[in-house]
Amino acid sequence: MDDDAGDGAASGGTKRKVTAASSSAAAKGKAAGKGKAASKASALATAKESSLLKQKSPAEFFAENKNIAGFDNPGKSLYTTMRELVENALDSAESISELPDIEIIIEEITKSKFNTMIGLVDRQRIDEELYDDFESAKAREKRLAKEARFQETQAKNAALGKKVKEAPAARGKGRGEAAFFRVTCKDNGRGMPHDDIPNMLGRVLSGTKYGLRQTRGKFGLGAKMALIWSKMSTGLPIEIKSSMKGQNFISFCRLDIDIHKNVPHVHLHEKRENKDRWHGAELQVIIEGNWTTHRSKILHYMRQMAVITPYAQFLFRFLSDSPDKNLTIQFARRTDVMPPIPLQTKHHPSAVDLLLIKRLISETTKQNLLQFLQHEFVNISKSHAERLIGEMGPDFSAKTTVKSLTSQQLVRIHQLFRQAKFDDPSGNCLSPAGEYNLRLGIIKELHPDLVATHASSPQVFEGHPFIVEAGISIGGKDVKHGLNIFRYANRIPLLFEQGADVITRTALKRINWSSYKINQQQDKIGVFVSIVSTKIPFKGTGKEYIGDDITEIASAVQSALKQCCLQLKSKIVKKLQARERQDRKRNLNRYIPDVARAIMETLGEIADESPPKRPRYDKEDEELLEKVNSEEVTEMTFRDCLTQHVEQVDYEMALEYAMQSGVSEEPREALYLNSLEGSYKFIDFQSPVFVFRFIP
Ligand SMILES: Nc1ncnc2c1ncn2[C@@H]1O[C@H](COP(=O)(O)OP(=O)(O)OP(=O)(O)O)[C@@H](O)[C@H]1O
Repeated sequence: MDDDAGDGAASGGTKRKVTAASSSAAAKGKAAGKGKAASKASALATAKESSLLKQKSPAEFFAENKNIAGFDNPGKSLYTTMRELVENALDSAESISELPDIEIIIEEITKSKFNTMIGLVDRQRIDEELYDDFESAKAREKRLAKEARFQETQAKNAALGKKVKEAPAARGKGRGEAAFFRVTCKDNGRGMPHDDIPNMLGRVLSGTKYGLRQTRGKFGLGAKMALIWSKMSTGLPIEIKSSMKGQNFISFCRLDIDIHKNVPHVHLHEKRENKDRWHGAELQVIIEGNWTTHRSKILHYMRQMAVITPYAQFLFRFLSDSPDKNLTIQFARRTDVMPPIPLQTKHHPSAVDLLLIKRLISETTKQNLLQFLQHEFVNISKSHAERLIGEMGPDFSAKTTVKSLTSQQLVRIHQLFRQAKFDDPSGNCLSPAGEYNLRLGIIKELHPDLVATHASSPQVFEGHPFIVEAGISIGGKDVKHGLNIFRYANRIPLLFEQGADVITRTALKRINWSSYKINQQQDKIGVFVSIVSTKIPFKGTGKEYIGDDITEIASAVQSALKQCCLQLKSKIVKKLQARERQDRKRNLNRYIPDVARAIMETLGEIADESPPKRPRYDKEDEELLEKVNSEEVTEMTFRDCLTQHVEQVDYEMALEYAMQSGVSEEPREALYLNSLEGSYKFIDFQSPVFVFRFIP
């Protein structure tokens, strides 16, 4: 046993090892087998799960992809929330032709205030090391030493007159404390029907602005995204007050959204007294945000909006617990002339696709093909429709019931629409800001030294009409040197993704500023371009820029800017010439005292000669010398005469220039008047240098 045991010990050691090895291998094998089986099972489960059909509600989709709608981070979300509410407010007031009066308040809510609001008791930190912003004593010591060294170097640099760098901001490694804001926007617009409020504001992709019309809003998403963001960041509902014109009650609604079902979840919906007969809407959301990073974007947005909407009055307030951060800015109304209300229009045949044709057929009240073509599209008259039907082939006739058309027949119609020639859509349905308003907005917000504006006539891309309005200003308040580009689409300021935009690219690359006597680096140049259309071809996900690839738009922007530059050039040339004249006059005047003294000295010497060295031929000379001797003519006399002469020459030159340039150099364009009939209640006198609006 022992031997065995001994042997066993010797060989048994190996044996044991072997056994152990083999058993461990077996165990491993088993484990591996189990592991394989487990991973196989989990792979199967994943495969099963990934083949499981799931659906997502639009609300869920946008909650997961909120950057698509401009809610990339808390700072941008604060900006976009404010922007969506302001644009809804403007759309609403303009839709009832009411001069917009809009109040925006962003109120900072401290964490403890926020906790109180939601009924959460404040808690002090106990275990500091748990937190992201924790700094050990050693790390703190190291940081302070580094900061002290930096300050020492900067002090030395300052003493040596070298450039002093700003201390780098202390950067926490974590996400930092969240900041909360109550955003309120109140308007004097149309308001919303009591029963529609929950669906308008609690169901993603619902709104009243669908259809072919120039509006700021389009998707039925903006306000709901603000609500989704508030739900994601604070969990708080949105509050709406609204009253329509003539309504004796105010609708009050507090709601949030059921993200999974994409339906409103109403907390309270009631009618309240409306003593003041107020009409409009007031929306309020509490969201996470970042004022520090997006303050300047928000203020820029407001200023740019004030430029393009001088008929609106905005009161912007930022409120917080620290009074030095508080802000109140009033953007005053400067005109009560509003652009006409944009009209709903019909589709242009060259701008429809198969799906749209099918939808139009399902919605039309017209019975036959002839009526359908004639009434559901622009620019197809009865005779034109008949010719088109003839071209479609023997399967089609004017009397063909439109709802009975087969898929193939629809493809045929679509193909013909793409190939046939149609007149361009007219652009009557558009509502540009108007040169008058654009100019007024630029002057009121920037106070420039020079300004020029131009509006293009309606043009077309892919069957959609568009109008480009442009303005260029030189000089002004709070304008930096170089190009300051203000971009607008359907009268909304575009602030992000500037680089690839058609307006930026045109201003930077396709305008030769120096040929218009404008210094692209030194001058303070404001470039304003506003594009309005029934379809703005935004690029990217955030509705923030218009691509540079639509030739029609690119060349319209270039030509509008060039027109402004031409107007400016003539003004700048005039200014330069006036300055040159002034310089010449100043230089001549500067020499007058010396010249007068020199003449006087020479004359004095000649008058003193007796007998004279040279014979005095002229009686006039004789008289002059006598006057010099009798001091009837003095140095002052010469000064006065010379000053008068310089004055006279300058006047003559100015007159000559005015006569010449008045005749030949001034850009000339016909003045034209709008008819007083129709929707125009005013007459515009248009000229390249001014627009004068006469309201009878
Ligand atoms: N201040 C308001 N006054 C009146 N109606 C409003 C107001 N705000 C929103 N609405 C109504 O609610 C609807 C939904 O607004 P929402 O901001 O979600 O989308 P939208 O403005 O239609 O489109 P977009 O997403 O492009 O901004 C609007 O179409 C409008 O009918």
